[in-house]
Amino acid sequence: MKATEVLADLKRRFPNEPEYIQAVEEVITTIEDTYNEYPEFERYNLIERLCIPDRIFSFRVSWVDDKGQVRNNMGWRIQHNNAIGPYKGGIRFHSSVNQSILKFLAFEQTFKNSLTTLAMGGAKGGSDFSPRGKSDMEVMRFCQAFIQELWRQIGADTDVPAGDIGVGGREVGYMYGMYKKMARENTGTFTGKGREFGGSLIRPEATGYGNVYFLLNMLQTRGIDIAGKRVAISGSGNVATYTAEKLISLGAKVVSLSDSDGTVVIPDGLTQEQMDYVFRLKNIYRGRIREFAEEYELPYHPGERPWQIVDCDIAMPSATQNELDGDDARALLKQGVIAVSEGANMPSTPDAIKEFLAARILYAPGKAANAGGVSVSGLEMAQNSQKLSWSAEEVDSKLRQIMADIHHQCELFGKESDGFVNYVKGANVAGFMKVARAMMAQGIL
Ligand SMILES: NC(=O)C1=CN([C@@H]2O[C@H](COP(=O)(O)OP(=O)(O)OC[C@H]3O[C@@H](n4cnc5c(N)ncnc54)[C@H](OP(=O)(O)O)[C@@H]3O)[C@@H](O)[C@H]2O)C=CC1
Ligand SMILES: O=C(O)CCC(=O)C(=O)O
Repeated sequence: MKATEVLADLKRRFPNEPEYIQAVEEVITTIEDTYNEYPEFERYNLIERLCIPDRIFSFRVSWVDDKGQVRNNMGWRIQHNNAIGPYKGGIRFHSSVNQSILKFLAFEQTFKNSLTTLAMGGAKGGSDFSPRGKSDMEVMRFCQAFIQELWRQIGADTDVPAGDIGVGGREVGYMYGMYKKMARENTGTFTGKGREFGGSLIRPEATGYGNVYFLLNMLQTRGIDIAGKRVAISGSGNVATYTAEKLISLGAKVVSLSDSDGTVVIPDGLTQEQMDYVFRLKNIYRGRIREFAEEYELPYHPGERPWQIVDCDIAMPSATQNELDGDDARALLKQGVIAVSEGANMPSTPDAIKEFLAARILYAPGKAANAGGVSVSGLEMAQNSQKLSWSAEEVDSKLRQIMADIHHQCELFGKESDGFVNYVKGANVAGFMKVARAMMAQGIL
């Protein structure tokens, strides 16, 4: 294959899907040489079958708000690839959601899930519905209406959704409840469920903790200690807060959090007491990070992202895609950042990635660094199918091992002749080879 030709063709066929094209470009330009070592891949036109999702469900979701008005949103589920296991990936509820964003996420998920060492294919779903400012009852009615449309397409061995932006324990609970009622079964069709009905310990923490474990593996290759390091985090949702919690426990200083309205800077580092406040603010009161800044009289920068306003050694973007651009990367490098480990999916733009790789810092792409979340989802599926529940220590130790395995795969496929590890290439090639071999073994489908 010629990556440029494949891309040109995809751009022609999907002209209004920039995020999807961006994700595909990053992967196929890094796997091109490896792919071309296997002429059978080309004979089976593997690349096109791997880039284009198996199928897309799109549907209207009609629901009634608290004023009795009928509201309509769009819903989607992208089943990208199930060569190595049931379709698996989160559901995103955010006003920005469209088919391009979900296609990029489902594509990324396929490679990420392949890296986890577990048997999971890739999928993603969501809606342009925003839970922000909605009452619990409105969120519940929306979730129920969403699942009434989707339930036939998902199942414990078919397609297993979970959370993502705007979808946490509350939303998963409402969706799972409606799924259970429609399908008349009580299986592991969702992950991230409540503890009382099949959820795994450590799943809420897993993406953030996993990212820190991956970071520790990277730092170890250069003999660097995390204690005392200043870490800039974006976002203040699930991934950001559990990343911060784990970092605090290791003696690092978390110097920023943010949301879509602005950034709070914490010059002396976030304390556990402040962290607990943020958890309550975000998960119970569903408030804004500005309120945290006000409560503790910390500098707040409306409309700004952390990268050009904080002084840090490590950056962990944990909010959303394309939230860190080339200028941000140059600013981070100028102040001597040593590592960037992505909690979000595709948070760095191609320009930013180029800068990080050229500077030869430790740079971990989301599909490797944030794979802990879906990994513990895989462990939740395993517990559900055995009708067992593992202890937090057991799940956490498996998570640590999986993150170490992913790091090892990145080194194996990404180490260059001078010893530098290109984690982008390593993750893409390792993820690709497993899916490719499974697809080849199963014939043209
Ligand atoms: N949850 C998981 O297990 C996993 C999540 N991820 C990825 O991590 C990222 C964060 O997800 P998660 O923490 O679960 O989601 P949450 O909804 O819990 O939190 C998202 C955070 O990011 C902020 N944010 C969202 N959109 C934007 C935007 N357009 N600009 C600026 N800030 C924004 C939100 O602010 P606001 O409240 O203002 O919207 C919020 O602080 C996403 O990229 C997701 O795909 C990756 C792997 C697993
Ligand atoms: O746990 C899951 O299934 C999905 C997590 C997720 O959405 C992601 O890895 O981006």
